[in-house]
Amino acid sequence: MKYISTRGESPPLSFTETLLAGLAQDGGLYLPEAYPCFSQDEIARLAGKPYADVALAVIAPFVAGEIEAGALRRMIEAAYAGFRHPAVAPLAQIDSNIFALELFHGPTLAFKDVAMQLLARLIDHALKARGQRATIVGATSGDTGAAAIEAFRGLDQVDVFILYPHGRVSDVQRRQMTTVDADNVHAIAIEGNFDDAQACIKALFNHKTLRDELGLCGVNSINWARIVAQTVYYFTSAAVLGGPRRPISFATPTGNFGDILAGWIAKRMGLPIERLVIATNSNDILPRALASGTYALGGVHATQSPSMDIQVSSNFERLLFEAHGRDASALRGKMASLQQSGSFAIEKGPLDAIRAEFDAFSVSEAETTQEIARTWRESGYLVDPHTAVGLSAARLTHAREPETPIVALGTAHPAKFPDAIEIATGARPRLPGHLADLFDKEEHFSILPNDQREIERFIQARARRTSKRAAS
Ligand SMILES: Cc1ncc(COP(=O)(O)O)c(C=O)c1O
Ligand SMILES: N[C@@H](CCOP(=O)(O)O)C(=O)O
Repeated sequence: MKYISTRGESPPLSFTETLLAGLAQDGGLYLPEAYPCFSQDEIARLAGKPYADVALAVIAPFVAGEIEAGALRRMIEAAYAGFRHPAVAPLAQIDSNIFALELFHGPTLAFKDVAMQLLARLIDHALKARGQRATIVGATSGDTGAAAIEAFRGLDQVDVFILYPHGRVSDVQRRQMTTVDADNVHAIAIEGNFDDAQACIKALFNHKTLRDELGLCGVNSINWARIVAQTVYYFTSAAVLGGPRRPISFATPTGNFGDILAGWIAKRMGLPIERLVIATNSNDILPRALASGTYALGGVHATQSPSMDIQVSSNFERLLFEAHGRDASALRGKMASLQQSGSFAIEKGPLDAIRAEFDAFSVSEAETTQEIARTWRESGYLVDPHTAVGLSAARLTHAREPETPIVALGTAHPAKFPDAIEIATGARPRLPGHLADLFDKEEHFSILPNDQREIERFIQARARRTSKRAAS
């Protein structure tokens, strides 16, 4: 299995090369040359299996024998052994035919752990096999950074640099990144927003000398392995609800478009999915794009679901590439237009193809608060603001198609955003026991201006220092 870039100007790579590369050298995102496909009987047989078994079945075809089967199984089992729920990603019923998929039972209480716990093991395995070191870089609006730091802290082969927007993540999210005492972890608060941080990471990859010297490896959902690992829970949850014998819809709280893209990949692999519902907060570039056919950047609004305060929705590029029949030159044109003028048009054919599978709703701040309050009042269930955005959108689709079960992805634990929950319900969720001392620990982080050169110099100096220490 080879992986190709959406911009068509980078050579195809193997799974391991794609894993270690993150972003393609031409600035594009990798996708497999073809999608493995499961029959309905194969999908039906996934029902009742442990999460790790389903993960192995779904992920192995993408690895295509590059990692020995026993080693891959052991990494997958180890990745999910530490989750606080035996099902890893259990379903909770919220209303008739409306469910929440709890993806927050990993160490940092957000869905990012599901992929990151495996990604760190895969990267560590690949680096050891090659005798290499890598510099892990990531941009975060709060959750990816915490998950990456937790998954990579203390590993000998890597340094981890995480850029987050200064003052724009919750206190719990920030402390999860800044209180980890490990020499290889570097939390950097930049004076900008998430889109600035993500643009900086992409620019680092375009800096060829730096990329090669430091062995840069990206762990945002630009990394294909993140998407594959996130595909698994669409299968496990559909299987619990009677899929593939009946179609299921999913409502996914969306920012960088990685999680909902994983649902689309599951559908391409044969999982019967009725609707894929893009649920955004007031940062509504995707609902606007689907409604108008123009993808146009606006200003970033700070909301109570800060992890989705994103305008540049990176993985939308992967869907556009598919909707354009894999026409890389069309994609290059659109991305150049986005760079130059902040927008591009989506022609009727691709737009109709996207609309045929996706709905998109923007949920306001008031609606988010109402959803948290309603779910608590009617179901006695606390949801975090991101999950509330998903549930609110799920109710809209459910009203149109009440016969089809709909699953809202529960992307974060309510205790990560206690202020928003308390305002909506009066209840203040407590952190699980393993994080009970989070607010007693000392914080370590650096504040840098939103300046590419300065951030590059900082990363280079720190990475050189630790790799010298590792060599001595
Ligand atoms: C809690 C939470 N929900 C939803 C999202 C949006 O997911 P995606 O960026 O994959 O669209 C994020 C960030 O990515 C998140 O941290
Ligand atoms: N919401 C994310 C933003 C980055 O998303 P990713 O899935 O591309 O890593 C975060 O919390 O950091």
